[in-house]
Amino acid sequence: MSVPSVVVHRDADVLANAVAARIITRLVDVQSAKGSASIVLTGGTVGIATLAAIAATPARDAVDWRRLDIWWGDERFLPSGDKERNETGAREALLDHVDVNPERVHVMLGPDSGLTAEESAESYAAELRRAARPEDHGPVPGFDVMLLGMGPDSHVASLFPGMPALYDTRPVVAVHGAPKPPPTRISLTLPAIQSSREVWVVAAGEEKSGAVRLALSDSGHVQVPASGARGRARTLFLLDRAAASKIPPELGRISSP
Ligand SMILES: O=C1O[C@H](COP(=O)(O)O)[C@@H](O)[C@H](O)[C@H]1O
Repeated sequence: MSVPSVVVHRDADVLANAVAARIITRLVDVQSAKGSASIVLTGGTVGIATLAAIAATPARDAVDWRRLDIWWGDERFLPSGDKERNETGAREALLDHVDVNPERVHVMLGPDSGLTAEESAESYAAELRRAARPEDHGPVPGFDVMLLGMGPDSHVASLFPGMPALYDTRPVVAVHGAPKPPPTRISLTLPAIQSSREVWVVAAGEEKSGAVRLALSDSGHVQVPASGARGRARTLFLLDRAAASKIPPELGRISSP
């Protein structure tokens, strides 16, 4: 697993625009090298603001959206179209505005599918398994980039501190009793997150600063789930100044004045 690098931007707005630019560059680079690319989306404030920033820039047209597989790191177990679903946020902010291939948009199913949360998690795991290639050496594709928001409690995806999902070795699990509503969710687990080539944790705001400091330390993954958010080739913590305010100065690289 890779050692995290930290990049600090002036504020949440600059952060969202900078992450948007990074995503476009990464997808264009991967598509020119391999033909198609994959991305894992997140919900949350900076995650959705980043998608809106991609939609707002003409540079988005450099990406071949039809040759992109779109996955989610977690989903709130709510019916399709519910405003609180991460999928709904992503569609409104970006996916409805670009020419994606609907067959390559891999949503986590909600209760309106007739599945239980457990069955939905199993169905997503099966979809991941079908997409994995021999070179991935496991049941999950080596995603080109995984975007993860982080909560003030250091949760990533729907992996909340101390919850059983953090001990699970399956790639996708149902989460019950999440401390942040809604209580029922579907989430990739840490082994699935760690099979990603690149993991980018995005966070803004002073209330995230303690969690950021712990996520960059040797804290245990069960107490601090974000400390397990690491990519195989690269891990980035993309932060605004407020979220970076508690990390040792030598770790932070300011990239916007
Ligand atoms: O509930 C969730 O929260 C996190 C972080 O959200 P934020 O609003 O504090 O940025 C998000 O990453 C996750 O995907 C989502 O389901």
